[in-house]
Amino acid sequence: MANQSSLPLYEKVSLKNNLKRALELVVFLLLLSLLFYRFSTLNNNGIAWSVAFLCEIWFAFIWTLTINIKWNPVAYITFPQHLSHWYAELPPVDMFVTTADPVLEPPIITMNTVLSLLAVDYPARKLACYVSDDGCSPLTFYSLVETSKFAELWVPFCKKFGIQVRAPFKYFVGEPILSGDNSLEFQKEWNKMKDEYERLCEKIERASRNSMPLPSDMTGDYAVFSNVERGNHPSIIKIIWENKEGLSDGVPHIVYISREKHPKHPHHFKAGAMNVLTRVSGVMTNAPFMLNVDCDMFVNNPQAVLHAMCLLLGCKSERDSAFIMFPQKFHDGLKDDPFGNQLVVLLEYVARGIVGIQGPFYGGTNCFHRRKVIYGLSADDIEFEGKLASNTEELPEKELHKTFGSSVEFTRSAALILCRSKGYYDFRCNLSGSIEAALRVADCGYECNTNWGAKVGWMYGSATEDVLTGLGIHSRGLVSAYSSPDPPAFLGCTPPGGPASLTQQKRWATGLLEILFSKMSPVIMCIKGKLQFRMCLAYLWVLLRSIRSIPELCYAALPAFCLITNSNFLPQTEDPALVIPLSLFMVYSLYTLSEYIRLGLSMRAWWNNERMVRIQSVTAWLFGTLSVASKILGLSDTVFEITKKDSSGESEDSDVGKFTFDKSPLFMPATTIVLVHMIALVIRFSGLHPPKEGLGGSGSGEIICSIYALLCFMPFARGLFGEGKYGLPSSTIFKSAALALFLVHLCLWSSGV
Ligand SMILES: O=c1ccn([C@@H]2O[C@H](COP(=O)(O)OP(=O)(O)O[C@H]3O[C@H](CO)[C@@H](O)[C@H](O)[C@H]3O)[C@@H](O)[C@H]2O)c(=O)[nH]1
Ligand SMILES: [Mn+2]
Repeated sequence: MANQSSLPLYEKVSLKNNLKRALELVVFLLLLSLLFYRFSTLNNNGIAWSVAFLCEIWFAFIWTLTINIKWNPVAYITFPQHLSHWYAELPPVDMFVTTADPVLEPPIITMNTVLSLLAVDYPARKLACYVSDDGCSPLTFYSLVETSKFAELWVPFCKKFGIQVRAPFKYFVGEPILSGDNSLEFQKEWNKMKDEYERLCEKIERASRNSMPLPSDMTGDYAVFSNVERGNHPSIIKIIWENKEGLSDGVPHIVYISREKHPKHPHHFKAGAMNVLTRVSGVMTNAPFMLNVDCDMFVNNPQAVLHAMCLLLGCKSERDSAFIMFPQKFHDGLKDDPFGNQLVVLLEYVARGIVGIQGPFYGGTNCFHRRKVIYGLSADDIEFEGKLASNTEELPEKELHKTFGSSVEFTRSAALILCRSKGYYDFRCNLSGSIEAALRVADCGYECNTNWGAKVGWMYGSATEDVLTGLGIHSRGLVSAYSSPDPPAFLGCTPPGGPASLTQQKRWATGLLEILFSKMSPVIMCIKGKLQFRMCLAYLWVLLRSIRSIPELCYAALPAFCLITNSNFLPQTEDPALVIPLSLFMVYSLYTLSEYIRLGLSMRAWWNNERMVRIQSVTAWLFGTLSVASKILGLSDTVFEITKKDSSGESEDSDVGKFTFDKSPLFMPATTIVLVHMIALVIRFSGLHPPKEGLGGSGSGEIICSIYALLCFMPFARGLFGEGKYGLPSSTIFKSAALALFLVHLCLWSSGV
């Protein structure tokens, strides 16, 4: 026993790789030489040369930030098997699921997430599951009620047979596998469970088809849902299941929450929902740790909570594990990542690099938070914790109300969290006593004149509330930790390709840029707050991602401009300096390709991702930049558009992976680029371009770059000729063509033809 407790719960290992670092430096040196060369020849060259110079300054700056991020990647290895000694003292965890729309987020997906949470390997009496429904949908409520009944069978089944995947939809895709001697009994129960699960699916499906779930007269528990409008209704909180006896192997508490909404009150999208979850759980169970997942992120590794505990309990100081992030991985990714949305390489090299600085960013889901950190605790407070704890009951009440709002029950619960250090825990088997208090803290007016959204809880003011909230925590001098066990702890749906994926990217672009211009900008936080300098650079790398769309767009247009005006932005073929951009391109491509190969990914996946970065830049990220600009000018406000989740499972469609389009203006810039390049190549090869004057004319370098650009934007070139949703709408084509002709004309005019 004594030995047991001395076994480490985790280990932090460096993943640095010298070859990789060397390549990064080579790219950097090549960029510098290119800049130097451009600068020294600026006077002998035309406008294209200067534009290229400006863009390359930006790229070199971003590359410096990239090197900073990737310099010392780190992994945390966790040992849940060493926790057995702690078993009796494991702290409680409140688990949150957010859903917002029963159509875009089919309830069966959310219910699978809930089931996977209820069945984790952790004492059930220490867990409570809260589902926030921003759609205020009786269908979601109904689904949750039915799910809780199924959970009574599912949870014991999973625990008894040590089932690996505890989201039934995923589990029942496979055949029953069990090693052991009770296989006959297992087979029987497996069949029964499968039938029960199918029945649950049927019920939910039937209810969603009827649009009005049972009971049809909306009485009883459903009465509160009659005549509710999604954006205008009082709070609804229902205790769906209570673990009354406090059983360790039973089903944890389940609570349904639909916070009050009023058209006059801003509801702050997901951040607002998270704050209500925090308060409601605060008055109900008040666990010191909170796990939050998006509705489509199921627990894929039943030991997920234990892995998190290794870091939360194992770190010497609470300061070093303010929150624990698990990576966002996906279960339904297409082969070779045609839409570049699986983020595998990003997670492996960029995320792990950031882990080595001040800990991972908060990614909005798959994260365990320390409740006291969410309540605004800083690194200093933790150092002084001893002092704080000694005068537990003496936190000034007035101060508490100003910070946390006027609920006595809530401020009391918050004081407990802020003052008690490790080991505090109080199991509540009866939640109904706290319903009144819970309803109050879910009111939309509750946060008026408090610190919620500004200093406490999830931060308001960005469509990527996650990054902003994490930034706030890092700015208080705290460090976060990362766990990436095998099998992955959580899995979710990848966004579908085409329009939906761009909408999501646009939201991210918008949200991230909003942070850059907010009061919490990392630059300010680095100077005034406790954000580490290298962490500030890491945040800048992400937050500047949207602005990069502008140099990207210019760079993509340059070869076409040069072909049309017969000028050059690359050194001439006979100029030895051509070797600089050439080797830069080669080394950079080899470097990025090697990242894919090392992870066992294909060359195709590499190409798809490289191409998608170009496409996303001039579509989603460009529009994100524009929408922030218009917000700053006061023309519009930004919103959180929910991503559609697909419940159909792996699609058999042979066209998956093919681009789809709609009438969205998002598709215009890329279509225009394709058209401009096509026209430019025609002009060049038919000799319609102006004769070259004094300065060098366009050469094979520009031609190759133009063809390369067309290859990157090939999905759009195909879209010009595609049918139905696989084709660009004719209105988009017309508008883009008009714009392209105008631009070509402008180029010719500028060169005096
Ligand atoms: O008003 C809202 C809007 C959204 N959500 C929930 O927020 C989650 C994320 O929404 P989704 O449409 O899936 O967005 P994604 O782009 O997939 O989410 C990523 O990016 C978000 C920030 O932009 C983070 O909050 C997420 O955790 C992260 O997974 C879902 O559970 C929604 O139900 C709400 O609860 N209320
Ligand atoms: Mn999502």
